[in-house]
Amino acid sequence: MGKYAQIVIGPAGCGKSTYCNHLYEHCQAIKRTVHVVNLDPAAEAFQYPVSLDIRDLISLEDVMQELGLGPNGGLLYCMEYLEDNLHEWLGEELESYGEDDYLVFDCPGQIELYNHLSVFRSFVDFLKNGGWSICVVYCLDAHFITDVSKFLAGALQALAAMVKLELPHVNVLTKIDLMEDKRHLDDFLFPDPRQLLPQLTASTGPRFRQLNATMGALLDEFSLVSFLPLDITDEDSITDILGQIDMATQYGEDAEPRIRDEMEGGDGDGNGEDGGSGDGGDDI
Ligand SMILES: Nc1nc2c(ncn2[C@@H]2O[C@H](COP(=O)(O)OP(=O)(O)OP(=O)(O)O)[C@@H](O)[C@H]2O)c(=O)[nH]1
Ligand SMILES: [Mg+2]
Repeated sequence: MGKYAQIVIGPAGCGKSTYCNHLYEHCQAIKRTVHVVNLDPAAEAFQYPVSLDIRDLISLEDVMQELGLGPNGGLLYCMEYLEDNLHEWLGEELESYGEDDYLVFDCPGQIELYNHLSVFRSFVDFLKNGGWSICVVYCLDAHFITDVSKFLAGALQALAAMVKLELPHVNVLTKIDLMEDKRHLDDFLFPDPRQLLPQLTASTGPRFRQLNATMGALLDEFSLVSFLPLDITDEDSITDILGQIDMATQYGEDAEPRIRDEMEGGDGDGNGEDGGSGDGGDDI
């Protein structure tokens, strides 16, 4: 069927690991196998079983101790170390995953990793070259929509990651269960900058009117930034998010022909190693 991966990114504390755990539990409930990979060298506790862990390559604690770096410098060092070891370490680890495997990468929260540095671009290029179909899941905390200027900053960060990584992209607004007033939620899920701009100018003052209008036009022009809500108390919300991601990665698109092929006397062992060249189209 193919190799699929989600890369879960977003600002610190926005709920990336919680999303990964919620997705893992949802997939268990619907009997779909996913493996969650920890790519955060600073992570300490996990709610999900960790299938592969960057801390087996390098840990933030060791880097801080041995190189005398602070937490941010240490994290950047770890991620650049990962970039240097993509083939040797990650490539080797990924050899145990193959056709039909689905990986979810739980990433660190420093947004400069996605927007300024080359490590994530190298990482996604490495996966793409290895035949993985990838979707970026950009998480933003619902707290960002309490203030239009904060929201615009968050949306621009999401846009920057979209432009930098050039991958199918799903933006998720997390922690919806914590929102007391959801009346204006739709304004932010499908943001119309023309509607949000007057509120923005009211909060920043007239001096910034032109800047606000230009940023709004930028979002409008790309018309790519919309969000799916994640309410961890409502199972439908993770179902919808996974459905969108499946569409973005074309997950399972060739499943039906393959099943038909097996029924018509294919190798039928469920692994289909020799049929899995990925350049397919001639399965039936
Ligand atoms: N109620 C609620 N709490 C959440 C949700 N998502 C995250 N949290 C809480 O927010 C805090 C941060 O969540 P994490 O999932 O660790 O966030 P993260 O993005 O992985 O954080 P970093 O990896 O440190 O960048 C934790 O205390 C979570 O329990 C959510 O959807 N609802
Ligand atoms: Mg985390």
